Amino acid sequence: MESTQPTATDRALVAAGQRLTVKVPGTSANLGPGYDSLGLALSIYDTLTVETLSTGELEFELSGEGADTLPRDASHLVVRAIDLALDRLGFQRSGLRITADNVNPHGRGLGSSASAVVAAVTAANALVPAESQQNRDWILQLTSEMEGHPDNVAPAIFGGLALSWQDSEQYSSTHADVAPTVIPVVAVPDYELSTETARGLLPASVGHHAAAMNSGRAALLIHALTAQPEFLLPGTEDYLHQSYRAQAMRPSADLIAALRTAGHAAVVSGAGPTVMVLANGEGEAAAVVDFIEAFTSSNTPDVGWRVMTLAVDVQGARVEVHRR
Ligand SMILES: Nc1ncnc2c1ncn2[C@@H]1O[C@H](COP(=O)(O)OP(=O)(O)OP(=O)(O)O)[C@@H](O)[C@H]1O
Ligand SMILES: N[C@@H](CCO)C(=O)O
Repeated sequence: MESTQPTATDRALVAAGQRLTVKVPGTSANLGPGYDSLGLALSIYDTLTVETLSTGELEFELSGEGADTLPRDASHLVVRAIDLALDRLGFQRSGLRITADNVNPHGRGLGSSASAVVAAVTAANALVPAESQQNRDWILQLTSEMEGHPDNVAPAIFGGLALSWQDSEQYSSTHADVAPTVIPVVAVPDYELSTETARGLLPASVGHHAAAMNSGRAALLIHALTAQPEFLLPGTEDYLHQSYRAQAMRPSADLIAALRTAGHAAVVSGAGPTVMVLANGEGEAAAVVDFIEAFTSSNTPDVGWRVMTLAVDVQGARVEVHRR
């Protein structure tokens, strides 16, 4: 049977001499009970500039997070994602100059890998002729396939609070407006935990009671985030993942327990180990920062923490095309 797939030689070359920049927000997934489905875009941004070269070379200018550790060849996550996206679009590249300035810390639960693939696929889509470009739902599909779940990539693409779901291999997402008083405060520890390791700690199944409790809290959380933030503390209670992963991030788990006992809606951000508090108003956000500083200096003296009061990003990934 003849294949209808384009072969490498059928694919058109992406035009050389183009340059564009994608700015992409970091994200916090799960938000407590929204495991693999809820995610929030945060005002912490990575910037990726891609220039197409006529020679086949790959050039890298990396700064910020990962500059000392990331590969500078075709195995770089951004190049792999660009190549896959171009392949799906029926194109191939020649050379690329990649300039990445990464602010989002890696392996901490703020969706750095999702931001990287969203920036890369968004860039690839913008490099092909307008008639071949796809919409953001296509970007959601491809980047969810790459990540294995949609909860980080969806808010990175669309901004705001993303509610995502999966039907077989098809990923979908919609988004909701977060109440303006909600302020995310994050405490980023100086130790890493890979998503792969954290997923390996989860049980293959949970009981009916835990599933029922979790679905009630996930429903409450949407109402708390969008309309009644006074319910954020009960709404962020999780029964599916945080307790199983606590052993791999004990300082973060202890901080979350102390914050929740004090009445603050603290959760593990993504697969951890960053702690995020969804504060209701500037007064609570300031109190949370003071609480974290006091608690960590007394209880986790061996761990360095970076505490940031952020905002919800409502725009998602944006592209700037540099005209010549
Ligand atoms: N901007 C980037 N460019 C290239 N590779 C990246 C980039 N950001 C992350 N990565 C790769 O992804 C890894 C981190 O992915 P991982 O899924 O473990 O954590 P995370 O995405 O930061 O957190 P989480 O998924 O829990 O929110 C890094 O160690 C690095 O290999
Ligand atoms: N839902 C994912 C988010 C991190 O990528 C997890 O908790 O494993």
